Amino acid sequence: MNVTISGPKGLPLSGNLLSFRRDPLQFIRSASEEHGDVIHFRFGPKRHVYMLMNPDQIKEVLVSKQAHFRKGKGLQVAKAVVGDGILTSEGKKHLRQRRLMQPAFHRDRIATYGQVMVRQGVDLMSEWKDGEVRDIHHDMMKVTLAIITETMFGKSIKEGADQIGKAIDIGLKYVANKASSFIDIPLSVPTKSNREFVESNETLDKTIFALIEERRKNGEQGQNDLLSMLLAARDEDDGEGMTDEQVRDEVMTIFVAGHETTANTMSWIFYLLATHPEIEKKLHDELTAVLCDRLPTVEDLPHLTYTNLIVQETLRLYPAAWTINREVVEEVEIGGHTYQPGDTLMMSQYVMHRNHRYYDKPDEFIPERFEGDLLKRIPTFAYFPFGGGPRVCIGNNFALMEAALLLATITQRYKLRLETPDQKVEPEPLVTLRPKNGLPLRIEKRG
Ligand code: HEM
Repeated sequence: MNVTISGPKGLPLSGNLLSFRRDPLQFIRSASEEHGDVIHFRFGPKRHVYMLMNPDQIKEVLVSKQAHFRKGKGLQVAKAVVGDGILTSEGKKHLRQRRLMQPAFHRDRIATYGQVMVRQGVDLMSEWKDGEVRDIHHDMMKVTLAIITETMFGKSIKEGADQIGKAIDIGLKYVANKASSFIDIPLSVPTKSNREFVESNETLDKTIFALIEERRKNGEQGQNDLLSMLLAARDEDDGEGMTDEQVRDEVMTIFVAGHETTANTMSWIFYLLATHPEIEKKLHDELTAVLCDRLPTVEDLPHLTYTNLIVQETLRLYPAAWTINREVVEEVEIGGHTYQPGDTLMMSQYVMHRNHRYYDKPDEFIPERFEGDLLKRIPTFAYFPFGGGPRVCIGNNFALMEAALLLATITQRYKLRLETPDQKVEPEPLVTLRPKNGLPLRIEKRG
């Protein structure tokens, strides 16, 4: 049986591609308001994309029928940067890598990183001057990179962090261009961007392999960082660990997956607080009541309930991962429609999280909405900032802890204000959902 699926009208050859490219968020949102549970787009003459708006169907794709799919095109291209790590690998290989890496991300393990997160937040603020305007998005990228570098390698390797940051930037630009380009120019062709990418990748490999070699030589004992855990991980079936190349791919994966996503979330939090003084005031009251003047710790997190609600609500309105895409590899039936190999299924957190069916006043910033039993009343995949199923974000606890600790640390000392009252801040949906053109905010020291 095949149900009827509709979608916005497109042009003869390019289909809906140009409208989508012009303003992806607006395009998918208005399509979701005009069509049913499944919306059909055509990108170019042959590529069929179906956006799922029914949480139960999303559950089938990500959980019960996940074996019929592989990751979408964008992530396949990302292999140029992150190799065949946990984010991009498929099937048995993914399962093995996931098993090997899971313990390193256990809630108790990552609790030890709380101190690093707070200290890096304090370090960042040591550069801030009362009254100045700063690009807060740039600052958030810097601090999350410093945090992931230190939790990965144990010590603050300042030069290494800058180098890795630059290489990731070049790599992600290369991936974004390649994913959206019609012509596939192989890396062996020495164009300017190919050369820049190859060179930065080589420098990066040298840095990471040197760190792996040093650690293998000196032993992992006594080190409490992610790198030691990756090196020490053994598969329970065959007792084997990871090769240096696998460790390199996983290190890069964690840098890429765990850096910009959290930075974006922090930027959106500060933007929302700057535009909602009454919510900021409630946050200040909580920080005073729980912390007085001292810095937060992991042990404070269960008591920082409003802080956590702000993080949760920000991930609803501005989910750093704004869509999850899957490509069908084996014919599959979902919701009465049979999808064919090569079809793309798109599941957008951005659109779902602003759906009237599940959220009152969906475009408003109301952290209190998560206070009661909202998450029990709505279907699981009506709120899924970290995805779901066997490929759910492995760093979700890490990210939630980092966001809450950075928020508490920074808000205790500074208020962040719009530069001008009519300042426009728009989301830009690239690989992740970031503020377009950065986030200039005026910083004011709290009395
Ligand atoms: C607010 C911050 C974050 C958000 C919104 C986020 C979101 C996501 C989402 C939606 C996925 C699933 C993608 C898919 O199914 O196609 C994912 C996967 C992943 N994330 Fe995150 N993430 C965040 C932070 C982090 C951090 C801090 C780390 C590591 C320290 C991390 C590491 C990963 C990895 C390794 C995967 C791949 C898991 C797998 O395929 O088994 N993420 N993330």
